[in-house]
Amino acid sequence: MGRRISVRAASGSASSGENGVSQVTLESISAEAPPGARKEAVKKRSAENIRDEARRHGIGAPPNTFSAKYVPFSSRSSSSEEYYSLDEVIYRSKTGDLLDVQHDMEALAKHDAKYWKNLFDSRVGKTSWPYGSGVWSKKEWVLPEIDNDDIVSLFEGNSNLFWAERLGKEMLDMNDLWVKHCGISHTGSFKDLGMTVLVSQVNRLRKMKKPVVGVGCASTGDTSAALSAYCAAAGIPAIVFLPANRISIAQLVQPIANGALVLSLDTDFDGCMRLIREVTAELPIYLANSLNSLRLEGQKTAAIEILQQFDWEVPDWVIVPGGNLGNIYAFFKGFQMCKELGLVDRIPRLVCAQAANANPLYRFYKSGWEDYKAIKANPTFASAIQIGDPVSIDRAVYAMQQSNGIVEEASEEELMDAAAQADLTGMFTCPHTGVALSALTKLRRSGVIGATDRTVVVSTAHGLKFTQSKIAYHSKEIPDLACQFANPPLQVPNDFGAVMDVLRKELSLR
Ligand SMILES: Cc1ncc(COP(=O)(O)O)c(C=O)c1O
Ligand SMILES: N[C@@H](CCOP(=O)(O)O)C(=O)O
Repeated sequence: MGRRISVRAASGSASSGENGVSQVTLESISAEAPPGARKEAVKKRSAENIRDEARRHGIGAPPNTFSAKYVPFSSRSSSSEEYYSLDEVIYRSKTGDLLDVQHDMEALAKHDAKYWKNLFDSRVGKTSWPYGSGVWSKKEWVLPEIDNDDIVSLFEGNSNLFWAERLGKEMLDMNDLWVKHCGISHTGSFKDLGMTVLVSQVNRLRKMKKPVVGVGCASTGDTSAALSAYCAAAGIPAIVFLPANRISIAQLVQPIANGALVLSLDTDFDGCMRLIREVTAELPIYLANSLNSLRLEGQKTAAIEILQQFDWEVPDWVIVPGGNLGNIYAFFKGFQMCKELGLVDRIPRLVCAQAANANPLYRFYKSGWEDYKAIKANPTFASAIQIGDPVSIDRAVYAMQQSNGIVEEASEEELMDAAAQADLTGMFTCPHTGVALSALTKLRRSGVIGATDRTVVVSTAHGLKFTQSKIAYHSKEIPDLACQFANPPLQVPNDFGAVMDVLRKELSLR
């Protein structure tokens, strides 16, 4: 028997299971097969792209039995009288409450935990449309009714869950520390996970001839990058409101390069957020911030992915940096859905980590959830979470209370040192990840997080978006910060002797 190779190609004999992965590898062609047969298979494959292939698999497939709708956030666990189709353009309930996407859990529960685990596992590492995406591999739990053809995906998700061996062992006396690298992603942050869902739904609405001329957001730099990229991929206009001089150059150039309409406004993020809400109430521009609960449906898949990566074992702690506070709720929702559908029997304790300069949730938590006030956020190196009036405050409080959660804060020095220390173990972390790592350090030192607790720190953006602050740190140019882990380059003359002297000194050689 010759070596057998599989070719994912068009063929009348192809069939698809309901997992969307070609169950039959179409033709398995012996390597010794006549060259003509192999050539023919390759020709068929190149004639059909993965969207076409998914379309063909859809013909005759069993109808979708899952559904989801918007309900007011405060009545998400009950059967609310007030609900809206996901095809409506709506962001708040009649009384001004946030909305939540409520899935038909009864329909999902018709399949047991094993079915869902096998289905999700079967889709990892594939290129079949749209399941090759870490978000759409969980489509039935995300946006079950959307046509695969309307999906706008850059195959986001499936991010690395990194065992932080040295950081854990040498710096924190822990042996089970993990970093979920959500920032190693198409636009360099976790926002891609939510944006694929939101822009896909907009694509669907536009195909339904709903009046949506473009999609807009206020941003501290990451939402705008993700929105612009997904809109550019779909050919949909993107409009982004950015606080002037408050985001990194790398973040600013992303929407510019992707052709978005960029408005640099002389205000902070909270000011931009107020403006975009007013504008989207007046113009047919769809709101892409996490006030829109569709975003969180994509973001929650990172939580499901963590469980999947641990072979459905639940970590003890998950630490998430918080700003507008949508993501902490998204994590809660992902874990909670897995529990409700029996894939796991508990959820992890969540820690929301804020910069001390922008800490409204931390203050609320410290008041025993008695006294909430939006604040004016001060500048922080964790610029993407410089937010004083978070839209998802109610969602975050619920997530913290339901998960026996903790809110921590980090000073500028603490967050920059924590990021620099992690980098010394091979990562390249953003300042927001520094906030989360600093919260971990505090909880570890106080013994709240134990030496053997399985702990996941969520890294929300790529460090390469924040090189300005790293350069300032390593140049020791930051007033009032000792920058204790700075590693500035040494200036050495172009001279063999001088180079040898430096090496001997630095490497402690004779
Ligand atoms: C890099 C980064 N980390 C963390 C956050 C916080 O996420 P959330 O606003 O959902 O709390 C944001 C955005 O706010 C961000 O851009
Ligand atoms: N960090 C965010 C702030 C806005 O958050 P969103 O999740 O509500 O869009 C950004 O990058 O803009």
